[in-house]
Amino acid sequence: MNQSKEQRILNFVLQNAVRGDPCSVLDTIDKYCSQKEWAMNVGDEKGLILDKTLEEVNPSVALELGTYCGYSAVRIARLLKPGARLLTVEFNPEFAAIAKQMIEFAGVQDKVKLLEGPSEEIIPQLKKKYEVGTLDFVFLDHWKDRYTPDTILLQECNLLKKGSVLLADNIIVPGAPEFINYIRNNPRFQCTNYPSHLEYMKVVDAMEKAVFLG
Ligand SMILES: Oc1cc(-c2ccc(F)cc2)cc2nccnc12
Ligand SMILES: [Mg+2]
Repeated sequence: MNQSKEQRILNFVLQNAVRGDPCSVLDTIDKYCSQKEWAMNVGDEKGLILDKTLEEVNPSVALELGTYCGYSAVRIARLLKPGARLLTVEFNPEFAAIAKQMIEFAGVQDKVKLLEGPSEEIIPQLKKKYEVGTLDFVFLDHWKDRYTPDTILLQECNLLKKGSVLLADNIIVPGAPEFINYIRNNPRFQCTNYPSHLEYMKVVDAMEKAVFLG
């Protein structure tokens, strides 16, 4: 049975990156996906916006929606302070299996908890089952039509506190117009747009930061 693209990406990392070195894992994925096969990792350019936002927020508890191969989970985890943790949610079991191996190879598994299943089921479990109080940072990088309902669900579950920061990928491509309309017209969020480019392409994309005002 022939390999998936995601398995090829993982194999390239296992053969070319340095075990336990998150930066080498990120560079190796970026090299493969820019030179051999495009894949929907946040990538190195938008990754810098993610890095800067994380350095501003310095979260104790972070949530990622949309793990994929684990690129942004490694990217986030490498910047977390001691004792801080990332919960990352992936709906697709094949992607989750790849991401688990990627996270372990990078050596950040002690900071990352990978949760397999639909975000709408997992978010309501975060407080009781995963002992989350509130979330300092949320990276939205899953299906664009889930951005708004999941943002509403995070509020309904009292997972956001004054100052919680949401960062959403793909505002332009594939686009999240309904989310932008919701979040920019919501007085409980202070929004900032960060123009960038689609990972590994010259196509324009953007990220949106939304700070919860409480
Ligand atoms: O960063 C991304 C890019 C794309 C994507 C796919 C196909 C294209 F042609 C262009 C862009 C899809 C994504 N889905 C979920 C999370 N992130 C995504
Ligand atoms: Mg994305």
